[in-house]
Amino acid sequence: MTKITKGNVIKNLEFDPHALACEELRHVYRGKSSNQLIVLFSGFIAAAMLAWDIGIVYGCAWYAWLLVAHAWHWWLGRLDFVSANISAELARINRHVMAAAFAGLGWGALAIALPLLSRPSKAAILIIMLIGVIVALPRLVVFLPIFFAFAAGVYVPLLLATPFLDFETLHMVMVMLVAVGATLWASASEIRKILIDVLLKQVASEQASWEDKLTGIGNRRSFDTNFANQWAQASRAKVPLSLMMVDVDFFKKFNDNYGHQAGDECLRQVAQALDGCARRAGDSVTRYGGEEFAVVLFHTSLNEAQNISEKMLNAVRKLAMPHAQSPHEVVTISMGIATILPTMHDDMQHFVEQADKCLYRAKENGRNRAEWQVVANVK
Ligand SMILES: Nc1nc2c(ncn2[C@@H]2O[C@H](COP(=O)(O)OP(=O)(O)OP(=O)(O)O)[C@@H](O)[C@H]2O)c(=O)[nH]1
Repeated sequence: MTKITKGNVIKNLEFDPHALACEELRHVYRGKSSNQLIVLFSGFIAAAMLAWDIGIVYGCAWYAWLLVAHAWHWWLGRLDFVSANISAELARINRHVMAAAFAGLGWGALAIALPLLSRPSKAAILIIMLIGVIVALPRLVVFLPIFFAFAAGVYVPLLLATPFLDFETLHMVMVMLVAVGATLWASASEIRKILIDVLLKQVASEQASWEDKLTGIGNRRSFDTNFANQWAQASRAKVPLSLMMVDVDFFKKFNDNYGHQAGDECLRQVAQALDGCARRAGDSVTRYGGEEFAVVLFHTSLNEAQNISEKMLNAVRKLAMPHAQSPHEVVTISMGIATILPTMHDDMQHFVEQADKCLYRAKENGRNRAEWQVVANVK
């Protein structure tokens, strides 16, 4: 049953959000040399203002600090996320957090110089601080400890400097803080969208690997996993398990006569018809291969399985797909049913072979029918 198969897909999904975040970070850090140029250029302007208003030594010292802190920060940013295993690299992450704090402090230190600067320099430096933070936010917000370290580096000196600022500068700082807040909000929601997008893509590709593309029901991989699970559960609960092997009759002739496209459409319709007859929780209809399907029925006796097989035979006949090369004149199926009260010592493969043998008997006995067998326990 499609529903159950999807349930298994979600259950079997091995998704590691941490690895995903790392992958995102690598993506964000990759090819962002424009950010580095912005920091270099805006840092240079700010250094020139400091040099002009306070002295060349201060300007150069500040610029050197900014460059060293950012170089360290970028270097670690590239190294840390080469491996997706963040938890194994805690020490390196701590270094990265420190580097982010130093890079942030580079900008925050400008706030300490604000009371000593002329009005145009103040305005320019606040704008530059704003640009620096805006450029850094989208990258840093992905990984919160790094973001907080950077933000603390910028804002703690700014807050400490506020008692020494005049009214006009305070206003400018307020405007800058509002702009930074808005940017933070916008970039956080943008990154959330990116993360959700990556997550959905991963879920879709994982699901695709369990689904048969042509018919939309579970594929052979899904059958193998689901059958082993149902077998284990039935043996633990000591309840019967039935397996049906289903094959479309004279399908080669159908293909030859009506073409491969019509053959595909026929398989789709048969799959949906079978799926519609096995809707109990624990039922699963999968494509076993080619024009063969497998139906696993949990906690289902032979009697119940026979009833379901009758419904399936009818449902496929009712599709009324013309088949000129069949004695039944429409597309029909043959079914082999095996039922067992399984134990963990039984041979699952032997059980599948018994269902297959029943299917061949159904073919030999005229097709468009089901044959069955209760399988004794085989150690
Ligand atoms: N259109 C289509 N044909 C497929 C697909 N998978 C397998 N087939 C065809 O299914 C046919 C199976 O033929 P056979 O195994 O000889 O069985 P049959 O003709 O159904 O004969 P019986 O089983 O004895 O009734 C082959 O011609 C395959 O090419 C598919 O995905 N699409």
